Amino acid sequence: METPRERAEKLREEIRKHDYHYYVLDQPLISDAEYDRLFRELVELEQAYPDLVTPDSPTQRVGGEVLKGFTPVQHRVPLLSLDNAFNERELRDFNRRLKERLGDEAVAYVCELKIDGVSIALVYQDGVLMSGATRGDGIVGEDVTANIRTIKSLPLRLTYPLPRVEVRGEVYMPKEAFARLNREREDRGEKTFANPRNAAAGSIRQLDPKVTAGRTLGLLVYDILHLEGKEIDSQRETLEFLSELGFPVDRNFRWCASLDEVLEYCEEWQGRRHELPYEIDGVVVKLNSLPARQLLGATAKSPRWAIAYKFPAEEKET
Ligand SMILES: NC(=O)c1cnc(N)c2cc(Br)sc12
Repeated sequence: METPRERAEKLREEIRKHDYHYYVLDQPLISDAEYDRLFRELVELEQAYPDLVTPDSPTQRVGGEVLKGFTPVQHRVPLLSLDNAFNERELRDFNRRLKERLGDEAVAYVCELKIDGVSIALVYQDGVLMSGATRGDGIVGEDVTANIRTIKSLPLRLTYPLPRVEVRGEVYMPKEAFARLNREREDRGEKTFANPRNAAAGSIRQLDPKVTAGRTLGLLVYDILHLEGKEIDSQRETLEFLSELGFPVDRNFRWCASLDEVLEYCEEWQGRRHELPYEIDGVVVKLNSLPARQLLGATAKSPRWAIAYKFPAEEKET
């Protein structure tokens, strides 16, 4: 016979698995009714035995109190921004500069969609979420942990208890949720958001986590800022590992053997951006090899081993 603690742990594991399948893979394994029954059983068990509650329990996503302000957080690793390229010539210049510095070392890239959202840095200790902070000025951001916990695709516990890992991702508002939110605000005579990025920024900078919980936000993780307990050599490996850890990762990335393949990817997704449920404003082109990145380093503002190709602004529907 299971003890209440064993039952609670089993329910948490089960609910965590279903959250991953529903919110990250978009492939639910059970009906909403069956999920609600599991969730309700855990809530009732934790109410009956309050000392069973753990911070990573799925019942603990929406905090209680309303904050008075946001605590500043100093990032261990500065969150750099990216230089921009607006056309093929600027991408070719980037490629040439990089090859000149790396000599004849083979240069492969990984291209990833540039999500039009809000950058976030997440810290996990022994596999459990410790904090989430906005980019701020790149050195100091704002602690928005209580708000990002409400994002259902954000894991509160990773699949392995890594001693410490810090990752970077983008919080975004899906296009449909953005349109719905603005319709609701218009109906209430409230100011509407200009674009999904502003709506996402406004939603994670709420002082009341219940308001954030009421907004539909997504998360896509794309970089490891700090890692203990595992060696990784490339961006492709980074993205696969992030996915194994339970993070939502944009599967549209592509390893490119040459700049020509990078240009093909940029052209393809400039034409396909409307197919996506979230807004993108370009492509991030990254040197795949992590050791080679070390050789290149970064300027005060941005890495020498990556560049953002920005799509031309779309004509606004009149
Ligand atoms: N995949 C990526 O690296 C990525 C995606 N979306 C973004 N808005 C950004 C911003 C930086 Br800086 S990197 C990056």
